[in-house]
Amino acid sequence: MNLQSTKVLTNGVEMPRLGLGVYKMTEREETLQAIDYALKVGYRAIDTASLYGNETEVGEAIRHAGIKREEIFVTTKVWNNDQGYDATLRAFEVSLKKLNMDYLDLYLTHWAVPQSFEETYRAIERLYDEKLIRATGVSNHHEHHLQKLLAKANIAPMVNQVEVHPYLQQDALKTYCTKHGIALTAWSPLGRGGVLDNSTILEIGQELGKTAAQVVLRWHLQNDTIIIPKSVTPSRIEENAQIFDFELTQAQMTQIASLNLNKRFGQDPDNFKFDF
Ligand SMILES: NC(=O)C1=CN([C@@H]2O[C@H](COP(=O)(O)OP(=O)(O)OC[C@H]3O[C@@H](n4cnc5c(N)ncnc54)[C@H](OP(=O)(O)O)[C@@H]3O)[C@@H](O)[C@H]2O)C=CC1
Ligand SMILES: O=C1CO[C@H](CO)[C@@H](O)[C@@H]1O
Repeated sequence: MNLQSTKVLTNGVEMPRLGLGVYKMTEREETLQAIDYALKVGYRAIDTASLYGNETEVGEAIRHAGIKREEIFVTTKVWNNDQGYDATLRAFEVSLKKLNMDYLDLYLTHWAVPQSFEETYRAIERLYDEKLIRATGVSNHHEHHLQKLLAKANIAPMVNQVEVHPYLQQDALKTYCTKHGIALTAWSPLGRGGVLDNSTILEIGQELGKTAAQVVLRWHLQNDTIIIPKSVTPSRIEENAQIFDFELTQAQMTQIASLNLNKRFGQDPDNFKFDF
């Protein structure tokens, strides 16, 4: 595995296993600099959302990087108050304009709004048919949401992006997704930093001469999970990418597997407050 390692989605599209998450990058210069630095050190995927308010800066940073558009994998998401068939198509147009691109790599339903997530996904299928996106997907979908989509979908979602880290390992959902060819992306792969003081993880880091963040990110990779850690700190952006030249042993993987607490740092998709 190297920094350009990709996960091949069901339609053959290659999605980088490492991307930069840009949630909470709200300062223009900070956002431009973080993305610029990430692309310089080899990242080839950016994960944004209309919610994050930085699609314009994401597009700008990518254009200024001097890397061919087709070499960078761009994901964005339709926010909850834009869901439903027509509203999703309109929201996509807005995101595409802000990003100043003529296609996106992956478009996700951000959360499964109970009344409209199925129609939202139907719109995403249409965007795929029209070749405006290279892959379809969803985020924050439990198995029961996916079951509903799979019952009707012409194109099964290719990606499900959910909270995953050592304290929330999501094994059952992972098994279900694997069975249905749905790649799993971990959001908050570092538990928003909240798993990095774990003594087991720190000890494994000492054994390998790696930081806690590198151990956690490597654990995700060895579980075949795509990761999108967020950082605005150049040294951390680089550190988080230096995870392709070492391996955790089976014993170390098992030690981390034992840390699961089913603990969320974000919201549970079934209890999300959809307050429009
Ligand atoms: N689909 C969804 O609903 C959601 C999607 N996401 C996506 O996932 C991405 C990542 O998740 P996020 O919630 O940001 O959490 P992460 O698990 O990526 O953690 C980010 C935090 O960890 C810090 N950090 C990053 N690298 C290191 C390191 N090497 N050592 C110590 N601290 C570090 C960052 O600080 P600093 O920046 O100061 O360096 C930041 O405070 C988001 O940016 C977004 O793209 C996130 C939440 C929900
Ligand atoms: O993408 C996101 C970033 O984090 C937020 C707060 O947890 C989430 O609500 C949102 O889905």
